[in-house]
Amino acid sequence: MIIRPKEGSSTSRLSLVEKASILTEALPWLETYADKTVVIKYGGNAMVDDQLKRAFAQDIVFMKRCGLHPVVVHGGGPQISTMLKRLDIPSEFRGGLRVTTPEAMDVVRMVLVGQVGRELVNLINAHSTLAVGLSGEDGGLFTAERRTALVDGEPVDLGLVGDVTHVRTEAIEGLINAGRVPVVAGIAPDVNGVVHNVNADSAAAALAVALKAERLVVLTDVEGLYADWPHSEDVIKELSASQLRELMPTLSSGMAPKMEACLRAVEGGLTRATVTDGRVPHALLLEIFTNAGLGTMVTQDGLIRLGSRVFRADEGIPPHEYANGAFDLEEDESPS
Ligand SMILES: Nc1ncnc2c1ncn2[C@@H]1O[C@H](COP(=O)(O)OP(=O)(O)O)[C@@H](O)[C@H]1O
Ligand SMILES: CC(=O)N[C@@H](CCC(=O)OP(=O)(O)O)C(=O)O
Repeated sequence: MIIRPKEGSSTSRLSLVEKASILTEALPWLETYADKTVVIKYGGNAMVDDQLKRAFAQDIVFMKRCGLHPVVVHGGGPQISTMLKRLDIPSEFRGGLRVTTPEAMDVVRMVLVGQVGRELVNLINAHSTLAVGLSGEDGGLFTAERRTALVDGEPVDLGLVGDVTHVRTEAIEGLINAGRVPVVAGIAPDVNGVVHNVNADSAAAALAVALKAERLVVLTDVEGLYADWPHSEDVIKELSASQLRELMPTLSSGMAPKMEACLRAVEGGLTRATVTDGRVPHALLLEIFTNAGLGTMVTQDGLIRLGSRVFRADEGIPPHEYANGAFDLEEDESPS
């Protein structure tokens, strides 16, 4: 029996050579990321479409089956806002962070752990039983400290909003070693056990640093960091840590915690962190396994970037990297 793709399906439109070249393009990345941990922040705004969510789950399973260790940290801001509205509980954001009363905190925990996290775990497990959901409360994963937001240069109290100050990686490492995909909700107790609402970007960065992850990829509902938002949609393709540090005070709303998280990740030892468009189907696979990158990449200071690869400026580029065909020095390849 011969099984062929249906006429008009996306795979049937590609020639055999194109299909093969897509697979071979992934080869250097498979080698680069073998046995490496990649932390993926999946934003609530990128979760609005069921088909996209299923594609995301597929990408996670694909990564796992390719020998990477994906760790998902999910948001759920819009889902929390919907539930707060339904329950008639007022809520506002200051400096990109939700002012969280004890009453709102109960809802944040219920929605992130009981709703958004469950849905992602089920979507991933529809492919194979791999995902396990947990929050910063499980296995002592996160310890938080209350934080403020800077609004017009002034610190503003946000109630039960925290920042992760300590990560116990054992629970996550145990799951990775057991072949599982941890799906983490960013809520965390302080040293007295009082649960705090932690922005998911910032939780993802803290976890990526503690796990010494290879990459942090933040999936959201815009193409990346726009240079002159909201007046234009010109994406900043690449920023060094010091360039981003300068830009930070000018950033507003949702992008402020996202870029703060990228900065924290690269200052904490990751070579790069990327904010990319979760509305593009399979954005994660494109980001990890192809040379064509989307979004905004933040790199550590002192790195050279070629195509999707980064090298320490003081060490130079290893000669075999020219030979493996992953990039061409003559061409200005778009960053990933
Ligand atoms: N400079 C900027 N570039 C792109 N988006 C920006 C910028 N400044 C603010 N934003 C806003 O940030 C939003 C993304 O943050 P957020 O809504 O918290 O997403 P998520 O749920 O993915 O965490 C965008 O939809 C956009 O409205
Ligand atoms: C303190 C704070 O703002 N917490 C966020 C937590 C969820 C989150 O970060 O969700 P997204 O990634 O979808 O924005 C909130 O309450 O909305």
